[in-house]
Amino acid sequence: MTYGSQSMTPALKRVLMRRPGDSLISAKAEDWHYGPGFDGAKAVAQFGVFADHVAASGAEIIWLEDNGDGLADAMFTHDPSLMTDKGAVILRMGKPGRMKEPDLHEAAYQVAGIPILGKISAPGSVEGGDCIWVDSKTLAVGRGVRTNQAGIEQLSKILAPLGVSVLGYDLPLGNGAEACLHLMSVMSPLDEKLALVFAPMLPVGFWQLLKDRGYTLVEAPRDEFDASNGLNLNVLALTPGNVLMVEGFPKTRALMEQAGCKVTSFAADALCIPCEGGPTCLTRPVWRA
Ligand SMILES: NC(=O)NCCC[C@H](N)C(=O)O
Repeated sequence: MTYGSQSMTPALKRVLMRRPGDSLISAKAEDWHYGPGFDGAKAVAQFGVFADHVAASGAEIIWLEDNGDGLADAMFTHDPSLMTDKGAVILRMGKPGRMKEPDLHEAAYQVAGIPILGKISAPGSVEGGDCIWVDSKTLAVGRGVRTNQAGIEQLSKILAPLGVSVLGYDLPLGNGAEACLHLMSVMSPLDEKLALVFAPMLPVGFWQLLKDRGYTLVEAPRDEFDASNGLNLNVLALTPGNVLMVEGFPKTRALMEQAGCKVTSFAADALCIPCEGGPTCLTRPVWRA
């Protein structure tokens, strides 16, 4: 099976996703830090529409099924593993309720015949949402509640033979240790060297790196960032400049359109906003080309 992805906007050809089911429907919001508006059954229906958009783009979906293992957050497949051109890295979660998820990814890659390049082990933790390919040889990693320095050092060693530099940047605490704040919470790549950002929460060094590397930054407005629990910013590139976002944030949408993007939106008031994860988080790209 073809795999490989060291950049975040070439066409999404193959992607690992988990269809939510009983585990999400029976999840207690307080156990998972899900906010107001969480409705498991509605979230499952909204996921179906989201998955139809991904499939319609031509991407092949490798499915993980929710067989009632209780892992409600496992639908956010972006986080438990990372893909490179030489194979997958199995990560280690910073959120205690998500610790079992990397095993699901490892098993799926074994079935698919995709090599495992390495694994993050205790005391290290790295979540995929904290990892951004700035270019194919530069991985920016947010250091925060979910990803720690030990994890960044392990990842750096695993990726060094590929000629990849791993650069760590401190994240703000945001809404506290229980809330989800990844590096991808403040930046989404849209096209080659074009990204949507929430500038006030960008690590300064990361912002400087993006500028130095010639990125154009589309700045999302604060009111929609606040109203969406940050999910206006979580935008998935299906092909370069052809992006999928959560509906209801017209200013953010218009800014991306002005920057030349084709934008599609889907309803996610029960799925993404209360569960703190958007279209990028619901997908683990396995092959982009
Ligand atoms: N990459 C992401 O930003 N993933 C979102 C994960 C949301 C999930 N409820 C979590 O707290 O881990």
